[in-house]
Amino acid sequence: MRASQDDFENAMNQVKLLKKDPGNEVKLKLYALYKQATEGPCNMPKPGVFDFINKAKWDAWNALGSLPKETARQNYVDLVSSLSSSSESSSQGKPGADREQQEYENLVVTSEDGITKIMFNRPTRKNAISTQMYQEIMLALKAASKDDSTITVVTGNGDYYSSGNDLANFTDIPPGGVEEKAKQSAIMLRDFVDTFIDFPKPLIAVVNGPAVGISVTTLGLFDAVYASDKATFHTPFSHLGLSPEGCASYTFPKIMGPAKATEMLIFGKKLTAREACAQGLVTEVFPDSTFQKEVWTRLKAYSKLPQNSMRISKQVIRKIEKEKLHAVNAEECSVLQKRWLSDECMNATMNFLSKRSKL
Ligand SMILES: CCCCCCCCCC/C=C/CC(=O)SCCNC(=O)CCNC(=O)[C@H](O)C(C)(C)COP(=O)(O)OP(=O)(O)OC[C@H]1O[C@@H](n2cnc3c(N)ncnc32)[C@H](O)[C@@H]1OP(=O)(O)O
Repeated sequence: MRASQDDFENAMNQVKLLKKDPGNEVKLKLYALYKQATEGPCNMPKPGVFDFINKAKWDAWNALGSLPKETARQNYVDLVSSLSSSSESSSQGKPGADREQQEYENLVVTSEDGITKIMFNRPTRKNAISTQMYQEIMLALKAASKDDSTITVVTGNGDYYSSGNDLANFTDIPPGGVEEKAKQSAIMLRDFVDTFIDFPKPLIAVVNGPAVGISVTTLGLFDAVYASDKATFHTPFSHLGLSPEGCASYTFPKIMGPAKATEMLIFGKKLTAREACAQGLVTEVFPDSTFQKEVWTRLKAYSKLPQNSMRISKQVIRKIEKEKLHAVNAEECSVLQKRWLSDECMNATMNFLSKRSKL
């Protein structure tokens, strides 16, 4: 049976009630089907290459070619119905740790043996951090800060720890325009980094593979960093027309001295795990073949240490720096808000997204 106009309008209302953001790809598909169903084939002029968001929308609509309006309407209704049922089934979680796992689309969070493990889980994108993933990491850290585990571990699924900020975050421009997006992103980034600064328990990074950008800078806010010898540490900010975040403008010179920090943060020098360990950014390096076994054996032993003592010791060690770190974070985000709008940054992002350049 063909979808009626009523079915179509119901589906449009259902989209607004979805519990989970369906992601940019699906949103583009919905947009395209909606336009095709209401206006027919795309007859608008193609937007310019710098107009990322409108170009993506135009591409999606144009790709539907001469699909009949009725079929587009039916496809729209079917797509919304599949999204509604998957969002319902994912909200009917089981109690306890299982439910916690189902709440995240881009993370796997587990709690066992006094350890809460937050694992980045977008291995096909090298664990690049999407806007939704920033929110999920904040939620997972806030939950871990209150749960009964003694230590919290952050790691990556697959061959990468994380390739840093998902460069597609630059394309999801809201109706307020790119300046509004930069403003919102600066607020989000500040909250994100504040969550690490304020984290009350021992926070440990298990760096299973290469780390890029924000996944490296935030390491300066962890209490211990264990790395596989396959890991590398890369902050290519100048290559991307960016500047440091994650408090690295303060923590890196403090950890490794200004000269070595300059090589990383300004010249984008990539460090091996052993080099990062020699500079003090990494606590210890393990051969990749025994990495998981050795690290988890050690972490299980640490997790049995008295919880309050560890928490209080962290507080004593970090207290004197906290105010400074919040001020540094605020300043870095305000500088970045302007950087994101620069030609240098826009060109570098566009080059990556159009597959002309890699790091
Ligand atoms: C208007 C303002 C908006 C601002 C919004 C920002 C908000 C917060 C900002 C916080 C700031 C953070 C700074 C940073 O983190 S800078 C670092 C950014 N990261 C990168 O530049 C890495 C880019 N990726 C690469 O260079 C390479 O992918 C790689 C990591 C070296 C791996 O190369 P390899 O050949 O092994 O693998 P592929 O390239 O084939 O990767 C597989 C697929 O994954 C996609 N991918 C990987 N990393 C990213 C990424 N960071 N962003 C988006 N997509 C990524 C890659 O494109 C492949 O996709 P495909 O299969 O579709 O081709």
